[in-house]
Amino acid sequence: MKIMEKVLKNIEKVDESQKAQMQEYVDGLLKPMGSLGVLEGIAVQVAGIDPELFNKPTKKAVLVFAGDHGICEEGITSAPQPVTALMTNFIANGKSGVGAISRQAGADVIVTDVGVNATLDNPNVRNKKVRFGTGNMVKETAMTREEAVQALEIGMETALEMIDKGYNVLATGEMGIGNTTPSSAIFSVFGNIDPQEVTGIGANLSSDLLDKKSEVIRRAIEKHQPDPQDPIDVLYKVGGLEIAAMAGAMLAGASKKVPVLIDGFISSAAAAIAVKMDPCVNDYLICSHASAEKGAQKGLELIGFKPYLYMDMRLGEGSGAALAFNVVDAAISMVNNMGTYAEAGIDVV
Ligand SMILES: Cc1cc2ncn([C@H]3O[C@H](COP(=O)(O)O)[C@@H](O)[C@H]3O)c2cc1C
Ligand SMILES: O=C(O)c1cccnc1
Repeated sequence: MKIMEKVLKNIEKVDESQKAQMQEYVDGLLKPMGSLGVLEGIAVQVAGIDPELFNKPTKKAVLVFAGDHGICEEGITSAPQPVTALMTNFIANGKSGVGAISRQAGADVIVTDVGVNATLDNPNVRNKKVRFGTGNMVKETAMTREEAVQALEIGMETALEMIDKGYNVLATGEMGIGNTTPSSAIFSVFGNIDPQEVTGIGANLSSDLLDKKSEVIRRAIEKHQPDPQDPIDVLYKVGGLEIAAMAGAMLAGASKKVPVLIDGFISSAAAAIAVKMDPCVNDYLICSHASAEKGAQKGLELIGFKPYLYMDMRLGEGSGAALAFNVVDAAISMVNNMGTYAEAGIDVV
């Protein structure tokens, strides 16, 4: 609990005066005002987070958290549960989607087991297992409140350690067969909307099982009555261990004034938890892409985000966030490498 208290205490609002200064500078760059669109907005956001980011190279990492889900026994996934362990090893060994995209973006991938239902004997996987998978949320809470706090703190510790090591732009990613189900549950609770509105096929669930998937979520919510005013209540009753850890990493990033890129649907559910725990976190999060998962757009709207990249991606793992590292680097390069109207001796167009 100590880490969480400290992290929450250190989260401050971003610096609006730095943002205003950067907006003015960007408007004076040699281009029609506003013509670099979203890049300009990202530069302004980054300036509000930490203007120092323009003065040194970015050091980027995707923090991938892995965990299993008891809800899989209801038959609402296409892949069997052991794929979590298998894929966690593949991600840690650099052989996954997020690995390929991170390599291109010059980012490292740090893999942490917070709840895989197997013992992973892999030196590339950090072992921080809270328990061997969550409970089946239609029968019991996914975890205890204490376990949710523990997983949140593991995410915080991981992010803090990486920031200490010099990483200054982070992203969250995950691996956990079944984790689109708790993600939909989280959005359904926060949005007070029927699960069906935010439930999709995940990793290619056959569409004739979609109704079953939303029904399972409906039953879990009815049974546990998560309190939307208490994000940890939502997290422990219908969430996931890797979702908790990602939320923790986002909170810790904000506490250290480090931007954190949100990936797809599952990362967004973690962002919802983080933002509900402290709304100031919102300004430290950069929403990377619009996942093709049903409910992704709606989920982001619920927490006030608009995605930048439309790539029809729906892999998770942190893959979309890794791709968006390039966008953040481009925004910084725009500020550092473009000439200005003042230099050219002409008026702003
Ligand atoms: C081979 C494979 C690799 C993956 N990498 C990410 N996911 C993605 O799919 C899972 C969520 O979908 P659902 O809730 O339908 O199980 C998560 O592990 C997510 O990261 C994968 C899924 C599979 C099958
Ligand atoms: O958007 C995602 O992160 C996603 C969507 C479906 C399955 N796995 C991940």
